Amino acid sequence: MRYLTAGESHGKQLTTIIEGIPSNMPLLQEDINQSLIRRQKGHGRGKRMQIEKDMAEITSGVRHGYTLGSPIALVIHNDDFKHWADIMGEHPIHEGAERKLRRTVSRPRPGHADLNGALKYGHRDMRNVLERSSARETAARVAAGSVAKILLRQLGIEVSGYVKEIGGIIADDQPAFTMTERQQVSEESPVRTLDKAVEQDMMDAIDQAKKDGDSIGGVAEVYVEGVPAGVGSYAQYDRKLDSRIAGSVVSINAFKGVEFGLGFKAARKNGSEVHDEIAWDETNGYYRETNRLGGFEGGMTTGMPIVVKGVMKPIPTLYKPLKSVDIESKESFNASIERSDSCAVPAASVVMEHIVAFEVAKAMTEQFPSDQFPKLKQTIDDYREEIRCF
Ligand SMILES: Cc1cc2nc3c(=O)[nH]c(=O)nc-3n(C[C@H](O)[C@H](O)[C@H](O)COP(=O)(O)O)c2cc1C
Ligand SMILES: C=C(O[C@@H]1CC(C(=O)O)=C[C@@H](OP(=O)(O)O)[C@H]1O)C(=O)O
Repeated sequence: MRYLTAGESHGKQLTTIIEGIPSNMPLLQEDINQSLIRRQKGHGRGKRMQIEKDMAEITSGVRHGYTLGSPIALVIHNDDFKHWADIMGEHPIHEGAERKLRRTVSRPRPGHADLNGALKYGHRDMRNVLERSSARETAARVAAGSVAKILLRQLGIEVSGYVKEIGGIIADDQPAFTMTERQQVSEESPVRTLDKAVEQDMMDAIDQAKKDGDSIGGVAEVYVEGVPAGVGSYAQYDRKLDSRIAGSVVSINAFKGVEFGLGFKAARKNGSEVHDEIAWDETNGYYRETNRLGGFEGGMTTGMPIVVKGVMKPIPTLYKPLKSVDIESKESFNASIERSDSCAVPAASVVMEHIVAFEVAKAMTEQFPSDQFPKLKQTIDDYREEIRCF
């Protein structure tokens, strides 16, 4: 399984092409749209989210609600395009064109891709960089991930993403949540806490940052339940599933780090406090009483839930100006902006959920290859039984 995305933030549309989804799998546009709606929610987003109403259109690869086994193409239209049509136009700008069209972006924002992208691609107009480096692209990635989630759900695997921390305020850390509770939590609210006061504190922190012209980051967590033991491989570095997940999490805009299970806390503990003892019973086969390692040993799943956290830095575009240099005049100036999110951790937790889902689905379809979904399901059911009796 793989996917590619295309599209500029203020261009006409985002396009996603997914390859490798087996045939005869039920897939409805409405299920993809549920995920897109969730990504748009969350306190702290700027005015852009009031303009967009993200909806995916399946343009290829599905007939009568079932996948064909051919590439699946999804399109999401940018409602904001109507305000940018001239600026985003595909025709060259001629002498005498309106000033608005000729105005280029020459002032790079610290923390965004502007300057490095301009240097790399030789763009003197940094709009050519910011249009594609924008996290608008994560809508296309959520669309791809939602197809992966639909595949996984039918194999008995559930993926749930939620906010763990915003601006230093930490959500409920109880490991006792059942999957049903986790799902309810991430569907009703992006914050993993049953304590509404904590959620309110987070929203207050976001409002305060916005008032101060600043931005805040946080931590998102993804929980995957139902993956059998032994998915991924120790045999080659690029087949380790934890490494693939880590790479894909850091590929999300503004994500700077990843932890599995205890994560960085493991550095301050003894081995006896970190490793999960192995147990066995007739009904379940091998299992662990604890899940400190977050579901991975040797690049393979242990059969325990995958628990992965990602840290998001604060949004780089700030109302409070930071010093930068104009690439035309070379003069120092204070970078400030017209609109931006002040915190996007809730939206990013939904993005992370879908990105992790894609990596897990990719590993499952690689390990149990089948062109037809019912056969894939049968092979995985057989494998579950085989390891239960091992
Ligand atoms: C859901 C989401 C929304 C974001 N919104 C903004 C935004 O409004 N303004 C901004 O400057 N950066 C925003 N970012 C972060 C930038 O896209 C990101 O910092 C930039 O692409 C540079 O990449 P890097 O931070 O990974 O180095 C957002 C990120 C995510 C995941
Ligand atoms: C459009 C989305 O996020 C955008 C990500 C983003 C950035 O610089 O990453 C900047 C903002 O865009 P704009 O400059 O149009 O206000 C966000 O709104 C989205 O999440 O769909």
